[in-house]
Amino acid sequence: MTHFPYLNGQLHVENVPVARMAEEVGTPFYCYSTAAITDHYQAYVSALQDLDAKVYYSLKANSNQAVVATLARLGAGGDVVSLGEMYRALKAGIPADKIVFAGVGKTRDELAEALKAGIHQINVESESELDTLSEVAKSLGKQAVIALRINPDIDAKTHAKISTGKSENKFGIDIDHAAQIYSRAARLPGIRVAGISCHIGSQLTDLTPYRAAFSRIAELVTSLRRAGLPVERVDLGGGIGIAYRNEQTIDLKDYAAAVREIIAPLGCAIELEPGRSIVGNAGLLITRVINVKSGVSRKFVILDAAMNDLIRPTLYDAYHDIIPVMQPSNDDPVSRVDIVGPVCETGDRFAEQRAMSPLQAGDLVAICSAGAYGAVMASTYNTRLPPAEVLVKGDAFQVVRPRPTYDAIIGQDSVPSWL
Ligand SMILES: Cc1ncc(COP(=O)(O)O)c(C=O)c1O
Ligand SMILES: N[C@@H](CCCC[NH3+])C(=O)O
Repeated sequence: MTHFPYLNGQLHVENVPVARMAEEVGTPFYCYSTAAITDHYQAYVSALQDLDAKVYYSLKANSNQAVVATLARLGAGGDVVSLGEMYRALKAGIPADKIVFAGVGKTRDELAEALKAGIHQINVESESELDTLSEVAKSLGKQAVIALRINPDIDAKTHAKISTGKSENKFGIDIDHAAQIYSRAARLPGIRVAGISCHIGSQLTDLTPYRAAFSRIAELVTSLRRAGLPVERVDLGGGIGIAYRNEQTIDLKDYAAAVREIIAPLGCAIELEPGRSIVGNAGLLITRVINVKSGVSRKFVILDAAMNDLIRPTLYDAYHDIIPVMQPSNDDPVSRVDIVGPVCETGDRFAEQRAMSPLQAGDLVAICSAGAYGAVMASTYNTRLPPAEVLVKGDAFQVVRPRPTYDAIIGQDSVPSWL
């Protein structure tokens, strides 16, 4: 938490007191540290320095323009999963030749726009998508540079909802059919098959599944080359997990060592698509206690943030640390409380029976590790306003996405004249 210190008894983001931002911005809001984003990105760059490896930041984790621009300025490429994300990447300053487009269901329009923009690579996930892309490319007089995304049938040992590399998952091409489809791709008009891509899941905390996937990729590349097919690139996806509660996760140095041992000898250009490990622990969700309610069997701390702001606890039973903005003292009593939001669902709960120092209405708390898959998954459920987003750099902070007004949200609806 070096970028989120308690100074003079108050939580800060870099040098800015959280309470000051809360006064100016109102709650709830996400707050990101530029220094943390930079450190996490540079950790990749330095761990992989000796390898010909390029980082394509996965925008799905956090696609706020200020966050993407921070990474663009550091030289990162972008991994996008939709046309919307491609526009975001381009607008934030990531050039087209540093954009990779992955995703299991790209439309013809999306493929066409990606080709017109001249992006670095399209990761193709099925034989039928390959045929569509070939047609679209031919009709535009373009050549699509692709990597074939393979599904290595490996259990990433992560939450089932974010595991992507087992044969029963919708992603990628079965590794057993990959050679045949790769060879077909090499003969298709409008297609230049440049390599293989693979992403086995998100929030991986154990290196073993990566090592297994890397070995399968290496075997495939070797057999493709034996068949006379060139393979220039290998995209290893993202997925490295972060510590949400001091748990052991993958050390980048160990990850890099596995890449060095298993992938580097292939002599391919290496591509990575990290998301969470760059922004996850660079962001907090700041929220205020609305009320503390004592039930018969439980005490509930009701926040002004809810599942519509941060859905991870509801969707994946995910753990997020929750800390008070005013530093508690060591002799404060600790009691177990449920920390919940105001939405009309029992699942709208950030923590169950969590040991906390005393909280009362008006207190500010920070939900930690909220920089990835937080704001991007927010909704207006219960006609709640999505949270604002703030970026901090040193002493400076700025709202980088304001909280919309109710009129802006309700005004998107219309009542038909024939009603
Ligand atoms: C194809 C692809 N690449 C990269 C990522 C980024 O993953 P993470 O945020 O776990 O690093 C994802 C999401 O899991 C993905 O689906
Ligand atoms: N939304 C998920 C991660 C999804 C990864 C998408 N490829 C999470 O919060 O953990």
